[in-house]
Amino acid sequence: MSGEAADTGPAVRRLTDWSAADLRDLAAEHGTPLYVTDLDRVRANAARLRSAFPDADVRYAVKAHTGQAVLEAVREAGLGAECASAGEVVRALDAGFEGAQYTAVNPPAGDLDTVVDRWRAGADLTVVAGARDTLDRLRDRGFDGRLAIRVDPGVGAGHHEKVTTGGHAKFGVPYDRAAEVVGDARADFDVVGVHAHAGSGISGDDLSAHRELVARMGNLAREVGDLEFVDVGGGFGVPYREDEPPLDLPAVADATREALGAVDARLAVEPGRYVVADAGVLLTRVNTVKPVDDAGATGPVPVVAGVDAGMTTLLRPAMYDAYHAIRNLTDDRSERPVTVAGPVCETADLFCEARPMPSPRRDDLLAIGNAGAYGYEMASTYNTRPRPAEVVRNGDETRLARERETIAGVTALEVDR
Ligand SMILES: Cc1ncc(COP(=O)(O)O)c(C=O)c1O
Ligand SMILES: N[C@@H](CCCC[NH3+])C(=O)O
Repeated sequence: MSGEAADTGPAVRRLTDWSAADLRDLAAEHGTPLYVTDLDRVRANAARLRSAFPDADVRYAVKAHTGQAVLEAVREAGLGAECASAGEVVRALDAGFEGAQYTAVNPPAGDLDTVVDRWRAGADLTVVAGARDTLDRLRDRGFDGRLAIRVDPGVGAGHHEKVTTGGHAKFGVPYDRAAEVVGDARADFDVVGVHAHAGSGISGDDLSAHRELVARMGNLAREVGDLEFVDVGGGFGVPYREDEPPLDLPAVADATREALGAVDARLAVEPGRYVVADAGVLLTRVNTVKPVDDAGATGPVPVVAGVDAGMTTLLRPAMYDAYHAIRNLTDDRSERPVTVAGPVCETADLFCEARPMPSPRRDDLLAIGNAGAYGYEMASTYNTRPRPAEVVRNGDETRLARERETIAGVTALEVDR
């Protein structure tokens, strides 16, 4: 990181802050659906985290957006890398991180093999294990390096039950047994930390679960002693609704430090969404407009606007009923209730239902906000629908970062063809 004070930018970037003319140009040049990622905003978000947590290790949760340009920007901004798979570890090392944290959840054998190989080759890797079983498998591979124990803190949080991890037996060793597991692991590994994660999308309105988790981890760290770090996870939320206030990050940081108490170890946090969510938009074009048969309606007739992006492009609305702001970039027209629907043959393939917005017409361009986190990453090829392209903006420059997938690309792995 450079010695100059980094630009931390405003606490929130709304969909209306993006230039409609720029986005229209990008869609005309690259087609739709198209992800647009702004590296300046990634840097500003990273800088805001650094300034709120000046004494902590801030490790970017790579899963939120794994693009090489994003990883390089995050590294240059002074954040570390937290990885959920061997593939993410490889991406992080390729992007120039000297080391990374691998948070192993029921790790497939191939993941452990790759991570241990990279460690043997000199990468500065820390493995976070959430089961005694994982420790056995690491021993079998001759790993005796840096290790942290993931703990189920017994409290969870998040924007949806499907992203609440704390309190779920899938993740970590039970809190009551954590000290014993740390003690046993010390015989064979360099135990450097303890780790817990409550869930994703923690709101500033209720930090009680976050505080409770941090307090428990502080107690654990004091009990086991001799640690380098106490990692209290990520999960910092961003405002998805237009009128939702941004998270008061300094207040979250204060609450975190206060709940942790005095520990002889560094605090670590691992945010993903906060770094990239509002740095990305998804552009999609309207291809079909049809009225909803609503004979009883007194106001403007609601319509369905069919678009070329779908749940295969941005899964969050279908999977979590997640709200994303949507803006018609083409024109100002009077409003009516609009259901924005994708091309996939699933009823869940909707971006919103009966939301008031300017009356759409065929070929209108829509922008979907906060698409930078868990957007491209969760895209699929269901319905043999190729994944979208992505461009990144860096200052005034824009370049293609991910090519649009083709049908031939989707079928290429099929051996019978
Ligand atoms: C272990 C772990 N760390 C960090 C994160 C990042 O979460 P978020 O993107 O909400 O900050 C996740 C995802 O929920 C996670 O599972
Ligand atoms: N994919 C989730 C968050 C990450 C969960 C990972 N533990 C979302 O889009 O909200």
